[in-house]
Amino acid sequence: MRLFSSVNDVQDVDALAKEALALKASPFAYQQLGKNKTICLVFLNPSLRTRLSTQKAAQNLGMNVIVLNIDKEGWALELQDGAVMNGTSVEHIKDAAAVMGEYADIIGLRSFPGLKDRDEDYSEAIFNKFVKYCNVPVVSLESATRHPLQSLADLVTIEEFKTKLRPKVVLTWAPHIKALPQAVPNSFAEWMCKANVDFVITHPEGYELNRDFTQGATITNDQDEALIDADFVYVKNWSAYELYGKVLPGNDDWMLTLDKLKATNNAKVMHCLPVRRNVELSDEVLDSESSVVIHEAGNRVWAAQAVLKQMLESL
Ligand SMILES: NCCC[C@H](NC(=O)CCC(=O)O)C(=O)O
Ligand SMILES: NC(=O)OP(=O)(O)O
Repeated sequence: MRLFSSVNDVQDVDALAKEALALKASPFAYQQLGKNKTICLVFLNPSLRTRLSTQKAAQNLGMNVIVLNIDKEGWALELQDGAVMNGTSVEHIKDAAAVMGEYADIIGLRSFPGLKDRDEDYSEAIFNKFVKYCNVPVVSLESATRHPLQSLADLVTIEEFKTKLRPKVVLTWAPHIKALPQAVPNSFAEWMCKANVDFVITHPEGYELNRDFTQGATITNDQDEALIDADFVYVKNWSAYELYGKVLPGNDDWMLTLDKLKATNNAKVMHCLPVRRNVELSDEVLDSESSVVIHEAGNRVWAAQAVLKQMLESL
């Protein structure tokens, strides 16, 4: 694998999830594979889980790891081709990416959307420029429109907790105080549409996701109905796609509570984290037996390790 930016870069999704679980059982089985290889993790935005789990995954495979918070510690990047750089930007992304490729065998990149210009965000301009110029395999650490390492960890978590061959998985919108990207729900939807699950998305009117990511999902504005007999409830806020990047008024009653969970089939509750407690999800749910969010975050290591292993094997 030379690129991991979406589910479409994966040949066999089930096999990759199984690989992650095998690595969870034997974390150090491939310590020689990454020996003398370097991964450079480049962040344009904050991170806790992605940074630490990918670093740990790489170290489990014997790799050296360099982390660069380029937004804070690098030169101000110019993103426009042909720019006359007589303003505040100091280094063009094409030069920065090419140089980092000289130091790394694999690069990981986090680049959030601006949430101002939909076409620009959905063209993945920053991520794709990086891929084009760095000349080494690239793994997405969450781009403008997708978060595939998160989605793989989510799939692995569902595999571990499911009690039937084809569980019902519900993605529910949750309230938030600010505009968040669609990357996590887009990506989760795209992966679930390829998995052996009964997949339902529920959100208030106006929060429809880009249809490219939701082919095959059942979509409803009725949260109560969606939750009936759910085996997994995946909670996430996102800003509007149509009225791009907007937070629409109302909908505070979409926060998941223990009372709403009563309609489910004793569902496990998932969230990618970080979570705004008592805004997106109540304390009573997060601190209950139903919540698997910490276990899910733990699985980020095995998801990253499975992807890095396949990348190392293709070097
Ligand atoms: N990487 C996991 C999620 C990252 C991001 N959340 C955030 O930016 C939360 C910010 C806040 O709560 O202020 C998102 O939803 O895409
Ligand atoms: N879930 C997730 O990606 O967390 P971080 O943003 O902390 O990496």
